[in-house]
Amino acid sequence: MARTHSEIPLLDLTLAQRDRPAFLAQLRDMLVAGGFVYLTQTPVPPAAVDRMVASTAQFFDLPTAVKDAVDMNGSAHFNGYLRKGAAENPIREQFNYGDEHVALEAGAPEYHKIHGGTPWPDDALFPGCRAAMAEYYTHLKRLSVQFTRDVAEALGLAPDALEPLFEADVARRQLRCKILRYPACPPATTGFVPHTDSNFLTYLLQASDEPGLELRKPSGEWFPAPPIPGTFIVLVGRVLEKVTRGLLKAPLHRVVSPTQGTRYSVGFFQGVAMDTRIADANFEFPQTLLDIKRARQEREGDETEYADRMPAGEVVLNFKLKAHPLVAYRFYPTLFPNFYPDGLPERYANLVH
Ligand SMILES: O=C(O)CCC(=O)C(=O)O
Ligand SMILES: [Fe+2]
Repeated sequence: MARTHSEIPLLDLTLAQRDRPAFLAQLRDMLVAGGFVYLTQTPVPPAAVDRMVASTAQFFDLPTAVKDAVDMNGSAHFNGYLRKGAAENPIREQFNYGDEHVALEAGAPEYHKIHGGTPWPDDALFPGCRAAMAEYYTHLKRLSVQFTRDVAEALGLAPDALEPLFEADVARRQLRCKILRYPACPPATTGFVPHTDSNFLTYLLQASDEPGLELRKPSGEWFPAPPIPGTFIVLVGRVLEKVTRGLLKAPLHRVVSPTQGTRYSVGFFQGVAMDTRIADANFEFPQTLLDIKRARQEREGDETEYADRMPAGEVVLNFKLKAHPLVAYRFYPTLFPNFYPDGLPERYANLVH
């Protein structure tokens, strides 16, 4: 039986060239309505996606000792592996990676340290996988650059209007890829708690057939966002919500653990430049959009919290230091006491001397 997706906002990216006004109208309506779209027919080659999917599974199939050797708690940049059962990650396993090369300038603020390399397992242990993951990252980076222009136009701005929010040098942008594995669990086990993403836009590839991702409608009802082959789900994050002063809303989402097979997912997180202060960004949206926004705020109340006067990198760092006490202890000793005035939480005590 053919599957139908009548509730799901599917957006064909090839329409962007074929009928730009129709494409922009659809994009605007989908983003305003739910804060997310399923992109189909993207320029990311299906073979590159297939290699990414296969490499994700191969990474998690590596022996535990190999994965633990690239522990995120050994990285100042919050890259590497988080095992299942870690306090930060009770149910799922995770591996974060990003760009390799960006050196820290002398005298840079502490939060610039979030951007940096990734500890990788030896290539020989999962041949070709690191290259496939880097290839995927490059494609997603390109997609994010073009899609940001599309979003700007859909919001009635010039295509390059949002560019000043980002590092001009694409190689220095705040991008991160996160691969995830959720094991089968008893029914109704939470795989990942309800949250909004804190970044600008997230591009999710559901890398297996297992369902589990759910989004919340403005009415409060949860609905499934199933994997649809050949698509990426793009989610509005809190930064974009704040940039649009609440015209777009970051959707709450969660993951219900699979009950049968293993679920894999790959998130590509696009952030703004570390030094950007969102409060300084002022865009002139068309009156039609401002009217939609006013009506929505009367209905749904105010925007999600975001510290818009702080540099975006500092917001990210604070958030990550709260989530990763050991990284805070090891790599951010001057900031550590602000977050942990009583020292490291008990459960980490045996890990440090
Ligand atoms: O597993 C997924 O598909 C989504 C994960 C997620 O929302 C996140 O890590 O922010
Ligand atoms: Fe998320």
